[in-house]
Amino acid sequence: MAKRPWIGTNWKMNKTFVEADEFARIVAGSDFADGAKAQLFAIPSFPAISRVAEALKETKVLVGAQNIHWEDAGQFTGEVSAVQARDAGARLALIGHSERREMFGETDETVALKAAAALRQGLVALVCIGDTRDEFDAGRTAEVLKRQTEIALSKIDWTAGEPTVVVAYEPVWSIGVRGTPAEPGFVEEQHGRIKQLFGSVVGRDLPLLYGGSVNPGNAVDLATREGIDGLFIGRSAWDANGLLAIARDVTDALA
Ligand SMILES: O=C(CO)[C@H](O)COP(=O)(O)O
Repeated sequence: MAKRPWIGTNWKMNKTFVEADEFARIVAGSDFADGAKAQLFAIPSFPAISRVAEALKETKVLVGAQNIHWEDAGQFTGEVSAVQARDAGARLALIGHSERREMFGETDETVALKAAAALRQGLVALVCIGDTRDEFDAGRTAEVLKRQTEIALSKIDWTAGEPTVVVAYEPVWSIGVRGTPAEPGFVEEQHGRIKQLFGSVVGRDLPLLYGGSVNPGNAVDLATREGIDGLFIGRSAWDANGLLAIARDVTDALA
């Protein structure tokens, strides 16, 4: 049976409401809106979550929040809880993105707390892990991925319902305009390593996505590799038609 990949995009700090509405309108009218061929997801900035969720409410496309706090409420100025993200229409929470780790003090410990908070509110927890350029250059990739995976999954109650935890491997050195796209063979090797960790750490398989300079030129090769359950895309999918074109190429290749 053809694999039903996860394919989604993190908008980061981009898009006006007009641009957000246009993106949602195009995706809602696409042949991927019913979720049959792929699990699409889009992660807007906080202000646009409600309107994007409203525009996509008749679809199976998941709308996410780019971050959440680990508490459900409290004196945390500037923060947004999983409760509030869900009220806004989010059904997924992005946790531990490398930009939050690098610039906003995110740690393995806060990632673990936030993953538990997301699941407490019935959100999909999309947890990012990845090695930095220095860690890669020092040959520490395996060690870093093991530590990040073990800690990120350490506070999840796997007996509470059916927690949906999705992990994204995003080598930090492959991300963004200054990133070097990772070789698909290298990615496949790391995904095999991470999949083994899922077995040893939580005793179950979890969807494992790849992110980091995914583009129309490498998407099919990446998505058809062993252990890659989907793609997590930034720049190449900020345009809705870019996202849909990659989704079409990938699902055609997996059919
Ligand atoms: O957020 C991301 C989407 O996976 C990640 O930072 C990759 O961004 P991109 O290199 O612009 O695809």
